[in-house]
Formats: sequence, structure tokens, C-alpha cells
Amino acid sequence: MQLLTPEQMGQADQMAAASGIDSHRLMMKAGEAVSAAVLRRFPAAVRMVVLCGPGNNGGDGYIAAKALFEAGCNVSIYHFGDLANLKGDVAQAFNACPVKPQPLAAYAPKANDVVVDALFGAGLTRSLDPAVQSLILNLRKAGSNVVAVDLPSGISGGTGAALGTAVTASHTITFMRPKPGHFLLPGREHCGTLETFDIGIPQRILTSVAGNTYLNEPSLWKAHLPATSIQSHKFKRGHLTVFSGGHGTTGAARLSATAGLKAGAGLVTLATPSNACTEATAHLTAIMLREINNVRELSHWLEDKRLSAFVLGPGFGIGEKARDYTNLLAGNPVVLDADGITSFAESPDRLFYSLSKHPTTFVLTPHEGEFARLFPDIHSDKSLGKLEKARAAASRSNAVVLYKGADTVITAPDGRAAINANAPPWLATAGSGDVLSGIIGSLLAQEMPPFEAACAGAWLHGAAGQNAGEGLSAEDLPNGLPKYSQIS
Ligand SMILES: NC(=O)C1=CN([C@@H]2O[C@H](COP(=O)(O)OP(=O)(O)OC[C@H]3O[C@@H](n4cnc5c(N)ncnc54)[C@H](OP(=O)(O)O)[C@@H]3O)[C@@H](O)[C@H]2O)[C@@H](O)CC1
Ligand SMILES: Nc1ncnc2c1ncn2[C@@H]1O[C@H](COP(=O)(O)OP(=O)(O)O)[C@@H](O)[C@H]1O
Ligand SMILES: [K+]
Repeated sequence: MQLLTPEQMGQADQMAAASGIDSHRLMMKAGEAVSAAVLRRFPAAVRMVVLCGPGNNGGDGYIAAKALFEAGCNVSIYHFGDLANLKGDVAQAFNACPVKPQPLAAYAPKANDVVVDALFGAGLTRSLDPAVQSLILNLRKAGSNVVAVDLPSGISGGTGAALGTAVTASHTITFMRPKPGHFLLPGREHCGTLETFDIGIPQRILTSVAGNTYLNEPSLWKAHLPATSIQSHKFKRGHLTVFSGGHGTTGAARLSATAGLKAGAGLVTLATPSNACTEATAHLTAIMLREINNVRELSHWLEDKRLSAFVLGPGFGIGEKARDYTNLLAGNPVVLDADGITSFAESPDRLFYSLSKHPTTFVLTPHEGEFARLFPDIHSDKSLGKLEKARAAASRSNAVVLYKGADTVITAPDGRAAINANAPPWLATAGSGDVLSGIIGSLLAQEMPPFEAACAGAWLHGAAGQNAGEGLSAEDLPNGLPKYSQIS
């Protein structure tokens, strides 16, 4: 699913009007859909309260209020801004509304109120007025049920950031296409359930304005998923190498390797220093072992051209050895995670220089702390949201960047971006990231391109978390992976 920024949605609106589509008719459909959603969810509501802002979001509110009134509901409207300034479609919606509004300051929220939040949507450009913020706090205190129109007021549709105190809705109804702010935090938490309603803007217009930001769903990468055929054999399904730390620090790499095998790689080898071989052997069966102690031994191992992908970082140790291995692996499909990323904290340019000499084959999987180490200036740039930060990082590093979190974002150097939204909160557990890097390494080994492998990896990791259920530990995740043939 393509996501549209508020600016792109605005462009679509203008193009729709220019092509002869009646903009007031679009507003009618939007407002009536809001009324229907409210009635469906709260059929026994005592009082409906519609909060209307000065722009088209408020216009949707006046239409919804009229429809609710005509359905026999007890409806009150409270408005923000000067009614004398209403223009165009909003003025028309206001004039046709049988319920006359009172100023916002007159509203005292009650627990049983069902509130339609039509204050601000896609046109929010700055932090909310203090009077609006204090009303939002009162709504929260009263515990009123809120249905948000397009976006919860105060949430930026582009970044998901809260511009001041933002409305928290139990349901949000948006139109045509969701926006990044519906899935990025904190926006996602403010939306409640999300409904996308088709008000009739033609697909050709939406496609012509859309960029390359997507919700991370199987349709984005399913065609690239490895398919097992009767003619397959283990070498055709790729050979993944996971580098392990030394004695006492092999757990993270073993988790990663196990996930790699379960995610379909035909062969998985744990490359361990000599002092960890006994420990690793005691824990492994299907996964193979190879002693690799230094760059010379790694170079020798890399002469085997059947090796197809590598995971470097989980539990590996921070330092020169990680940097040397990384440089030697440049140009190969590699997931660089954890210690592999942190090893470049003092000299990120060394990594970027190394990656700049090859086509994109690396996937970097930083959590926020690791992201800040590798891209300190991008991380601290307050003008950028998570999506723009991850895009800037991919462009600088010439790698696919998977910026982890509850709202993981995956970006490619060519500008493509996907937001992942299927990860349950109980994935925040020790070793969960190691499993993710193993899954992505496995998909790379099975010849998935890096952006698709990272997107599929994040989604499969989320699905595995859902299947393994609350209370899982990272060891449970590989067994929760869904079967590829059942993904739709
Ligand atoms: N997309 C579609 O297909 C369709 C979209 N539709 C609907 O249109 C909505 C977008 O409408 P919109 O562009 O008029 O923006 P909206 O959110 O009403 O706010 C703009 C107003 O708020 C003001 N303002 C902004 N920030 C402020 C602040 N912090 N504090 C105070 N004021 C502030 C701003 O004033 P200004 O910045 O100009 O001073 C302006 O007056 C969209 O969310 C959806 O609900 C439907 O009708 C059907 C078709
Ligand atoms: N609150 C959350 N909801 C959903 N997923 C989360 C949440 N917090 C973390 N995750 C996911 O869990 C994984 C944690 O990885 P990481 O931070 O590297 O942990 P570790 O180093 O313990 O393996 C990432 O895939 C991240 O996206
Ligand atoms: K709103």
C-alpha cells in the first residue's frame, strides 16, 4: 500500500478539482463516512460532540454533524477559529449544517460523550494553540471516546510527531490513502484503529502524485520470496555464514544462525574463533561450524564461491577485527548489525567509503542507539522524522537501512521506504534483533534483493512474534515464522 504525505494528498485534491471533480462532493462523502463510522461504533451514544477547526477538516466535521443530526442523534458542535473567516467548501458545509456551533472554550467534556475530532487534519502546520491543547487534556481526563477525522488533531501526517498535546482517538478514519503519520510513532498510538475510506479520487491521480513510501506488506516483496521447487537442493537455497564472538559470547550469533536456517537458507555455517568451537559445537546440530580467527582465514574461506550471504555483528565484539572483516566482505550480501555497526562509531566514513565502491549489497540494522553512533548528525536533526532520517542514512551509506523500533522503517539508497507495522510489543526482548538479522541474512542468501529482503525480514519477524505470542523469548521466534506459501 502506497502512503501519501499530506502534501501529496493536497496535490491529489487539486488535480481532482482541476479534472472537474466537485471538491464539495468529496467533502460530503468524507463527512458522511465519518458519521457512518461513528454510528456503527457507538450506536447507543447519549451525546455526539463534533469539534470543528477552521479548514477542510472542520468542513468534514460540519457534514458529519448534519448527517448525525439527521440520523436522530443529539449533536453539539464546538468550533475553533473565527467563523467569519470560513471559506469555500467549509463555509458551504457550515451554512448547510442545522446545528449551530458554540466556541470551543464553552465545551466541558463528559465521560459518555462521543467526540468527533475535526479540528485539524492534513493541514496542521504548527504546534496547537494552548487553548486547544488544554481542551485535549480535558478530553483525556474525562475519558471521552474520540473518533478522529483524517488524523488525530496535533499529529503530523508526514512524520507522526505530536505538535503539542495531541488528541488520542479510539478510531481514525482517513480518506483514499493513509499517511506515514498513521504508522510512525507516536502517531500510530494516537490513531486507535485505522479505517481508510474511498471518497472517489481516481487511482490515476493518486498514482501520479505518490512517491515511493509504502506500508510494509507482503505485496511489496512477495514476488521475490524464495520458492522451494522439487528441483531445489541445499546449495540452490543459499549458504549463510554467521560470524560468532569468542568463548562465552556465542549466544547471539547462534540465535541468528538458527533463525537463518528456519528462514530457509539451505546451509548455515557459524564462523567461530577457535576458543569458542567447543561451546558452539555443544549447542549446534544442523548448523555447521567453521573455525575462522582472522582476516587471512576469512579470505581463504571466501574463496568458496557458493557462500551467498553473511551476518556480522551479533555478539561479535567491537573493534578492529569487525572493521577488517566488514571491509573484506564489502560487495557481498551482508547484514551488518549490533557490534558490527558500533565498531564504526569512531569512523563511520570508513564504512561508507568501503560500501561506496560497490552496488548496494549491505543491510544495516541499527536500533536507535546504533543509528546515533553511525549517523550522529542525522539522528540529532530535529527537523527530520524517522522516515527522512532513515532515507538520509541509506543515501549516505549506499546500504539498505533498517531503522529498528516499534515502528521499524526500511529505506534504500534509491529512495524507496517502507514502514513496518505488524510487530507486537513483546518483540522487545533480548536477542530479538539477532533473530531478525538471521532472517534477513537467510533471505539474502536465497537471492532476495537487499531492500526486499529487509522488508520481508521485518514483516516475518513481526509475524513470528505474533505467532509465538506474548511472553515469548527470542528462542521461540524462529518456530513462529510463517510458511512462505501461506503468506498472502
Ligand atoms: N484529501 C482529500 O482528498 C480530502 C480531504 N478532506 C479533508 O481536508 C483536510 C485538510 O484540509 P486543510 O488543508 O484545509 O487542512 P486542515 O487540517 O483543516 O487545517 C488547515 C487549517 O488549520 C489552520 N491551522 C493549521 N495549523 C494550525 C494550528 N496549529 N493552529 C491553528 N490553526 C492552524 C490553517 O490555518 P493557516 O495555517 O492557513 O493559518 C487552516 O485554516 C483533511 O485532513 C481532510 O479532513 C476532505 O474534505 C475531503 C477531501
Ligand atoms: N515496542 C516494540 N514493539 C514492537 N517491536 C519492537 C519493540 N521494541 C523493539 N522491537 C523490535 O525488537 C527488535 C529488538 O532488536 P534489538 O534492539 O537489536 O534487540 P537485541 O539486541 O536484544 O536483539 C527489533 O526488531 C525491534 O524492531
Ligand atoms: K482531526
